Amino acid sequence: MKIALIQADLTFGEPKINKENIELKLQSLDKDTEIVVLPELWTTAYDLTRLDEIADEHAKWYYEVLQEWATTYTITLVGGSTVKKVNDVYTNHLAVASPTDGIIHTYDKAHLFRLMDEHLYLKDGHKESLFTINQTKAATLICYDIRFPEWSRKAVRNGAEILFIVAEWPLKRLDHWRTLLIARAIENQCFVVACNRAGSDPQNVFAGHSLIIDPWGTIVSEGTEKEEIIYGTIDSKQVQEVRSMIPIFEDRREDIY
Ligand SMILES: O=C(O)CCC(=O)C(=O)O
Repeated sequence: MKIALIQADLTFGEPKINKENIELKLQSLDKDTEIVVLPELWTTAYDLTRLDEIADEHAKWYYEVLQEWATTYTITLVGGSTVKKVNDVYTNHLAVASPTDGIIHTYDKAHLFRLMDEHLYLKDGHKESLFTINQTKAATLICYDIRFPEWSRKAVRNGAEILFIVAEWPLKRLDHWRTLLIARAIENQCFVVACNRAGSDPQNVFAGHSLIIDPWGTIVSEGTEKEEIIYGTIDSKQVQEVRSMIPIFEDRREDIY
């Protein structure tokens, strides 16, 4: 599976400008790209104080844009996230669009990040996030979710072999970002495919450094801090190879945890 991570710089509170920017990147994709991942809140960025004006009613616009892109560019799109509004309740909402089957998966961020005030504006999600992509089981996580190893372990115990992560992770904690992602790959013996944003907003400079990591914990591809597209190719057979080399799922001690 050839994957592209669109590590976009985002314009604060401007969904239409962000759409145009991402569209330009999609037009320049390598033609054999199968899966594309976008950053967290690529629509509005972290402009949470203006949600009554800029949030997306039932995520209607976001779904339309993702479906149009998935069909036009013949890609499965792990569509970053947007703020979805339903009856004055807002969620950090992710969707995956397929080139043939429309929206095939949705997920609401489970762990809201209080350092960026998410808990004041958004409602947390409760549902697990499993779906199937190119015959492989996968799960989606949003940014702060990666600090909770129980959450990714649960998805992996339920079959996920790829963890897709979308993020707006600040530069000042870049070392946490890299270490946590590599740890999630090693401890779960799964692929980690993580797309962060580049650039800055009024509060933060963001880290970029989007990553594709294999089930051994080896980095397949890594971005710089700048806006760019990062490519990597993965083969889900590697999950079973690593799991047979070190059988941690056989050696777990459910009886003492
Ligand atoms: O956990 C962190 O350090 C960053 C999390 C974050 O930026 C987010 O969840 O949006």
